[in-house]
Amino acid sequence: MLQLVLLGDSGVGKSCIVLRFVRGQFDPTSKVTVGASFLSQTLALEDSTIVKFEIWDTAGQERYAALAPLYYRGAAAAVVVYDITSPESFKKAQYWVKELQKHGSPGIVMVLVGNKADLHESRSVPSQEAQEYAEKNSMLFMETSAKTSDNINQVFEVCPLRRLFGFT
Ligand SMILES: Nc1nc2c(ncn2[C@@H]2O[C@H](COP(=O)(O)OP(=O)(O)OP(=O)(O)O)[C@@H](O)[C@H]2O)c(=O)[nH]1
Repeated sequence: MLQLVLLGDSGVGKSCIVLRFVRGQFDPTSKVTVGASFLSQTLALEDSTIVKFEIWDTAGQERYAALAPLYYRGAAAAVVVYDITSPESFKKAQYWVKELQKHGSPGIVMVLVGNKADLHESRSVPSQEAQEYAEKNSMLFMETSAKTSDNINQVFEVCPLRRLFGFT
């Protein structure tokens, strides 16, 4: 069992990432999350280890920020999401990384995810900048698209791999 939390600004696509992973769907009319939502999913790793994920998808709106510790405190893995077309959302991701470093479980696996990679023509956060930030903070980094499903499974695969085997 692996408790995983998603954190990040409102509208970056956290709920869509979870929905893509759990149901294989994309909902372009996805609604704002209120409080947090919970989903579970199992995944077989390459060596056939079965991992059961308990996923907390937190609400990104500022008014819910005070609730986030309830969800990240017990988490073994945290996926911090920003939108590659939004520099503000990248700043917000850095805020969540600091919060996790201060208050997250020791040894928590952190993954920085730049979502909406399908909108690369409107990109305003360079991959290299995000990659360097992630390295400095001992995080993994990936760009995803919940719309096209690019790299979505990989985000969930690397968390248990890193946790169990120190995989980078
Ligand atoms: N083009 C594109 N749009 C996306 C992608 N992922 C999500 N979206 C859109 O972004 C909007 C917000 O997605 P959500 O998943 O609801 O965002 P959220 O981060 O859960 O937002 P909160 O619930 O407020 O925290 C929706 O209109 C989605 O359709 C993506 O990979 N590509």
